[in-house]
Formats: sequence, structure tokens, C-alpha cells
Amino acid sequence: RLTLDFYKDTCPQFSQIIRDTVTAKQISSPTTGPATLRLFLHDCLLPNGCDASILLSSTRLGPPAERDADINLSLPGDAFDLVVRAKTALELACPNTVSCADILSVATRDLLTMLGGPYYPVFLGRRDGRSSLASAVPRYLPTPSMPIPEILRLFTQRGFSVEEFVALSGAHTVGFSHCSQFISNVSSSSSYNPRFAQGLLKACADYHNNPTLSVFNDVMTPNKFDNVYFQNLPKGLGVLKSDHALYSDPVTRPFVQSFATDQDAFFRVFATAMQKLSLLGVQTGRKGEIRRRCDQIN
Ligand code: HEM
Ligand SMILES: [Ca+2]
Ligand SMILES: [Ca+2]
Repeated sequence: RLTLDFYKDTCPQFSQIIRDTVTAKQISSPTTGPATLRLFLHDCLLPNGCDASILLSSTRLGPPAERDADINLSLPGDAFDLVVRAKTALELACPNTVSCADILSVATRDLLTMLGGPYYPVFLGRRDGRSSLASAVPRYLPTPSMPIPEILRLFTQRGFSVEEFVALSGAHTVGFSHCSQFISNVSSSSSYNPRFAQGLLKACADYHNNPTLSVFNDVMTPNKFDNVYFQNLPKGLGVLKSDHALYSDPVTRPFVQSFATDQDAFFRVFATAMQKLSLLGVQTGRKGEIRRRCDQIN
């Protein structure tokens, strides 16, 4: 029941306002693109789907919200800030009309294209959720130490094929990982290219004192959305344990290999999978609400 022209009459400036906000923010803070892509994944993969539940702040009396779950504490503030900016501009142009969930969905797509990634149409009309629980988070989001079959299950139970899962993992062609997310694996695993491993250990030497230390997920083209991430994996240039596992697992390896040689195929499957991700669990019609502020329910 979502449509492509949902705001045609109620907010004709919708697309333009988001595009302008995204462009300004991404130029001033280039980490925004990858940050928002990950934020979007962490919103949509939970059972409440793409409902902007990830944007809600914890309240003083209630239990902690999703964004305060351990795994979400590393989500960069730039991504939240981007949605706030777009929401502020949209509330001025068309008050009480545009959901935070639609803003996040379209902003993610626009950022992806700015980074060089594929375009896909975003269906609109999502309503914002009214609940967000940190305690629900760990069961639905992948971590680098999970075995591939377990990670795969998180995605197949949400309707993705193995190929779509591998394509989505190609999002690690941009962005960062903090040292704490991979450093123990660098010393214990032989799957890293030795010189790359030395580089990672050196970059992370002081991470106990400085937990903000991080490295690019794609050492070759860190800021460009391309298929180089997949070319890195067979060379031992993956960063996270799960990146390496994507190549060593026989179920996912064939897709890594085909995406490494065929960027068009990667882009095609990635675009389809992102569109699918953007439709997970969406509420429409009279369910949910149009939040006035993206960080709190009305
Ligand atoms: C295969 C399962 C996955 C695991 C285990 C995983 C895990 C992680 C971890 C640990 C980080 C580093 C976070 C940090 O230290 O700040 C990260 C970063 C990132 N992930 Fe994933 N991820 C997975 C799949 C995905 C998917 C499917 C997407 C999107 C479609 C995605 C998008 C990103 C992006 C864009 C970043 C960079 C964030 C930034 O620079 O702020 N990841 N991921
Ligand atoms: Ca959600
Ligand atoms: Ca790249």
C-alpha cells in the first residue's frame, strides 16, 4: 500500500528538501553516508521494520530504547543529525505530514547514489513506530563473531536470498570499523594478508587508551561505493571476522566471486535488496503516527 508519489499533493517539495539536506550534510561531513546506511539497516532489520524506532531516545521512566543497545552505541551522530535536519526543514514546509521513517529511507537512497552506488525507487507512506526496546536488539542484528550460517539466518528469515545477503554485505565497501570490532581476530586468524594485518595492528596499537580509533572497511576505495570490497576479500584484505567468513564459507563464496568481477551484477542485486529492506515491516494507513520530532513519540 506504499506508493511512489505519496507526498505529491501534501508535500510536493519532499524529494527536493531531502536531497538538499543530504547534499549539504554529506559534503560537510563525509562520514554521514556510511553512517546512515548502517543506521537504516539497524532500523529495518528488527521485527518492527523501517519505522524509525532506532531514532527514538530513551525516556527517563521507560526501559532503554534501541539506540542505547550496545551494538547501536557506535552509530555515528551524523546520521541522526541528518534526519533531524531534514525533519526540521520538512516540518516548516509541510507540518505533520512526512514520517521520520520515510525521511530515513529516502535519505539513505540519496546518500548511496552520492557515494557512487545504484539508484532505486523508494516507496513511500511509512508510519513511525511508537515503541523501541534495547532488549530486543541483540537477537536481530549480526555481529562480526557470529558464524555465517547464523548471520545468514537473520537475513533469510526476513525474506532475503543468499545472493541478496552477500550483496547487502557489500555495503562494507564504505565506512569504518572501530578497532574493538576486529582487533582480536587479526592476531588469531591466518586469513589476513600479513602486511595488511601489520597495518591494522599498528593503526590500533593505542585503542585501549583511545577507543575511537577505527579503520576503513575497504582499504582500497574507502569512500566510493563500488565492488572493490569483494575484490579485497580473496586477498585477505577484509577487516571484520565476518568479512573474511563471507569468502571462506562455501555457501556465500560464489557470490563474492561473481560480484568481485561484475559490478553491474552487484549493483543490480544490491538495489533490489535495499528496496526490499526498505519495505520490511512497514506500517501504513492509520497504524503508527507521523512523529513531530524524530527522537520522541507524540
Ligand atoms: C554480514 C553481517 C554484518 C556484520 C557482522 C556487520 C558488522 C558491522 C560492524 C561491526 C561495523 C563497524 C561498526 C563500528 O565499529 O562503528 C559495521 C560497519 C558498517 N556496516 Fe555492517 N555488518 C554487517 C552487514 C551490513 C549490512 C547488510 C549493511 C548495509 C546494508 C552494513 C552497513 C555497514 C556500514 C555502511 C558500516 C560503516 C558504518 C560507518 O562508517 O559509520 N553492514 N558493520
Ligand atoms: Ca525499526
Ligand atoms: Ca569502496
